[in-house]
Amino acid sequence: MALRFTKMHGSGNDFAVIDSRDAALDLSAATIRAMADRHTGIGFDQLLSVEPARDGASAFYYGIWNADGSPSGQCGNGVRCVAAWLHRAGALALGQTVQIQSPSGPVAVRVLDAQRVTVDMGEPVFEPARIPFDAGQFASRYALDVAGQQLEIGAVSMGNPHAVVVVDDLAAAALEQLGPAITAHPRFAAGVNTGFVRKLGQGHVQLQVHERGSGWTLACGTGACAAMAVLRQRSEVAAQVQVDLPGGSLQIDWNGPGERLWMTGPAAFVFAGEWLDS
Ligand SMILES: N[C@@H](CCC[C@H](N)C(=O)O)C(=O)O
Repeated sequence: MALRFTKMHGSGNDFAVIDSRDAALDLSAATIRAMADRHTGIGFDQLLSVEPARDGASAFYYGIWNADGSPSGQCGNGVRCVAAWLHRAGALALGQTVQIQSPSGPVAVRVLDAQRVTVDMGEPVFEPARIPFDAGQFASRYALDVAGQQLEIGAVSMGNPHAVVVVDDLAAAALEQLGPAITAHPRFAAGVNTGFVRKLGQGHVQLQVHERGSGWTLACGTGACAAMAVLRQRSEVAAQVQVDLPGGSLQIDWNGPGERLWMTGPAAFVFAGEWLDS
């Protein structure tokens, strides 16, 4: 079987995008892991499919799978790439706002120019049971016992689960271990994407994310949204924040609880190819 794909990235978070507009994509987790391998496969953090919408209201549906073959409900950098891919395919005009459907529900996308996309990511969800996070009721800060120490975290869903930890030093050696330990913490029944955020000012933060199913990434779009949601909910940042990740910067706009959150950032094409399943 030959499967055509387009390699893309958003701030270094990389993807293989598969045109599945004729039928839903159905690949085994083992095949996705083989495709994701950076030595013997295509190499990517996530696989994305572009499929017919399933809700009767959206223009398209996109599927998301991590490098370990596990599915996810949302991917911020991925949705920008899907929108840019649709624009290149002639299915989405510049400046046009279109609703597309993710596994966790619809989002609205607008391609600003050939390389920049803005997305209405919806309202952040803080209710622990909906993250899911074993915490009883909502709090701005939770104590989490991890690797022999007690950490203060924020928790939120952006269609996928996120833990956010405020740190002074993103280069601290301890983060290397803490990332995977929080991601696999038993209080997050479905696992969690873990963001370490350093505040540089009211409108500027630095972020590093250890992703569920893909490990450390150069960027995580929903991670940037989650960092904004947690910090703004605590009134610690302004309504517009620049989030610097190792692979690039994203702009996140959120007025606060009850409002929708917007993410703006790049989407880049790298190459196209065929996966030859042997
Ligand atoms: N890279 C993504 C998030 C991808 C999914 C995540 N690893 C999960 O399992 O929820 C982004 O840009 O948001």
